[in-house]
Amino acid sequence: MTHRTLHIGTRGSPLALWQAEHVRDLLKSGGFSGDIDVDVFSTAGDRIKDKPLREFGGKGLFTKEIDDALLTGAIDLAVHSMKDLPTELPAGTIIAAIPERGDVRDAFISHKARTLQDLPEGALVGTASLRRQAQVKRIRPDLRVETFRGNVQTRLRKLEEEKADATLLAYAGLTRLELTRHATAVIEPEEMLPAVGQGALGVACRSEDQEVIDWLKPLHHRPTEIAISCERAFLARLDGSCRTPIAGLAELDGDRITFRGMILKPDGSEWFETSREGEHIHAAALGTDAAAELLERAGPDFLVDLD
Ligand SMILES: NCc1[nH]cc(CCC(=O)O)c1CC(=O)O
Repeated sequence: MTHRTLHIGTRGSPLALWQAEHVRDLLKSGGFSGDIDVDVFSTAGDRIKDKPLREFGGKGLFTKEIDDALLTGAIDLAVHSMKDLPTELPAGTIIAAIPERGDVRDAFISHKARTLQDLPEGALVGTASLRRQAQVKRIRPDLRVETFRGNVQTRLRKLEEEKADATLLAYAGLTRLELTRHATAVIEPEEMLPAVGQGALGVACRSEDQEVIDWLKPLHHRPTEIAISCERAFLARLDGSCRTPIAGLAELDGDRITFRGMILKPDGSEWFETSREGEHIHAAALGTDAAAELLERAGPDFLVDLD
């Protein structure tokens, strides 16, 4: 029916490529019969290798080049990890599909201990995520944390090279890369709350590209969208920069949604958490309301003081 060739833009990491190819395969099984190309982009975030990314402060450090290509028409679709996506999307683009979410949990990976609790006193945990650093310190204040960057494979290699005693990675990423054998333990959300959007993908396209929007419809998973809308409303209300440890998870059970959200000091010495339960139609309002409560309880300086 269509002879249009679709171009999917993605970053070049093995995980990003897997995700783009996954969306390509979903489009094909959804009935798209034209050609689909996967085009790889290097983003500013990919080029900065030696410094903690938060020093650059910019939201969308991993998405700008791809957003621009989408807007100029060089590509038609962009596949993002939902958790890396800023709450405000570039004008002229929309997330037209959110496929079914994968595992939301973090994995604990270590050659020295079987769980976070089992790590010897003072052990070093390497992770680039402020959220994971803060929660590690919350659970085990004696542990040391250090920034650990690079893609999933790089981090596993750094662990082999004993650059740290343990690391944490999203179980969804390990699953996609067929690396779950490296997971020493899976951490339940009750113990370590995942990042907003963890395990979910967002497929972006131009807002006016109705043809692509229609092709994306079969990929969309409404229950995932509802959970994500709650979590991202929470994030948006907190207006958190990437300097702020924020965690949040919404889960759907029929028409009911339950949400848990948390903000922490980077050193894990202080945190505020709350939960909400309600009808799925109120998903976004529950997230916003939970954030407002945390901001109120934490006080105006809690988030700004983190810089
Ligand atoms: N920030 C990097 C990133 N973005 C998405 C994933 C994995 C997949 C996901 O969490 O959705 C990862 C790697 C990780 O956190 O271990």
